[in-house]
Amino acid sequence: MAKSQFVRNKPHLNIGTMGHVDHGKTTLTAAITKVLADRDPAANRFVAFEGIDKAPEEALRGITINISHVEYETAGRHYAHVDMPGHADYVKNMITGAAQVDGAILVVSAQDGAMPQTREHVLLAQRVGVPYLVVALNKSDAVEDPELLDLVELEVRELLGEYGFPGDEVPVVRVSALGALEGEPRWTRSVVDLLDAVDAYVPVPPRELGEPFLMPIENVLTISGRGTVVTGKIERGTLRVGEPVEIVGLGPTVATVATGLETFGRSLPVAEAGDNAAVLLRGIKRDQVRRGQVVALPGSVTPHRAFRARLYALRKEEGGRHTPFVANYRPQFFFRTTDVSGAIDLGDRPMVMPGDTAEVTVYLGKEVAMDAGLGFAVREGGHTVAAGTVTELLD
Ligand SMILES: Nc1nc2c(ncn2[C@@H]2O[C@H](COP(=O)(O)OP(=O)(O)OP(=O)(O)O)[C@@H](O)[C@H]2O)c(=O)[nH]1
Ligand SMILES: [Mg+2]
Repeated sequence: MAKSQFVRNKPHLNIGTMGHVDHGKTTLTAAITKVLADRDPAANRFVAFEGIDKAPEEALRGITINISHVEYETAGRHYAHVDMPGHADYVKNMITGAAQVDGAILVVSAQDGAMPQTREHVLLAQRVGVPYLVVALNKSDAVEDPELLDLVELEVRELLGEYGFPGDEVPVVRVSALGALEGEPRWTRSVVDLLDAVDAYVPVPPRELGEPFLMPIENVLTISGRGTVVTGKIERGTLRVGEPVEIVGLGPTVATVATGLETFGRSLPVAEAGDNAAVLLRGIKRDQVRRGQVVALPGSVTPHRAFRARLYALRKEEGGRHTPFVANYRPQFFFRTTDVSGAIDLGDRPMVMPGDTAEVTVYLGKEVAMDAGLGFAVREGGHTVAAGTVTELLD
């Protein structure tokens, strides 16, 4: 069956919804697709609430991307949108920068105001470097008193300011996702206003198109009759159908050729940095590739086990450790879409205190594709305790 081709006629951005449980992230995601599909059915498809949070097996339509994404287009842009905090993998990817969004919609229920997870997500957004937030003050239909809405808005702006976002400047739009989903004109307009705010406030980020191609693998799928497909977000460079690639990390490097490219179930002649892509690999068996490896231009990146790094140990208030770590500390290291265990050699230093920056040597249990400059997170018992940057490759 011939696939339709993806038409790249607008800039592509990656965004998502974040916020406290039950504040309406999924309902808003569905409402956005509905409002846009009603306005421009040629470019948009309504994705109902039930269609957003499905298990991968249920949602695969040919070779397509990670199911937690929906896509839509405004007049000037194409968006991939992910309903974020529900997906543990996604949060991990965010921590290591692999799934970096260009902006996020912070959903806050006007009924409840900012709640603990609202704060947690603003902190996470700040820590992983989400550059722009737009606030959807949701469930505005359920609040009669406009002064109450003003109060919640003020509270959210203050919270944003506490975590280094420009609280006075961030657009806060009063919406009702449920009202828009039910087609009430007033609330349909509110969602249009929200999208206008995202279009205007979140700039198109610069993409590293001139760099050698690299895509961290998020998922591996088998498409019967076609072969093995890997999916992920392209970190840098471009890839054309027919070009050679290497699969690097977690084992011996494997050479192959990209024989097919897709985004959102449509074929792509050339995929580029920022795209969510699916790459069909020639002659590769499913067990030869896995999440955590990267697909890259041959020779452009190599796997390493030992490296020098600059580490920042998070303070207790930032969610880090309460106590220093000492020689032979063995946490988990998160790179792009993978995590591996390893040991930190402190050299002459007796310890690293929370809040300290230290130059250390790291020995990983497995080889990971890396270059100097790559960022990583250090985690222990489900908490991020340090953020690091590779400064020198040692083997
Ligand atoms: N009155 C009103 N209710 C809403 C609105 N948006 C969502 N809800 C209701 O709030 C509840 C939670 O909505 P969800 O969209 O599932 O919230 P969520 O943030 O995705 O929740 P989690 O994924 O569990 O964190 C549902 O019962 C929705 O119908 C709204 O604009 N107005
Ligand atoms: Mg949800």
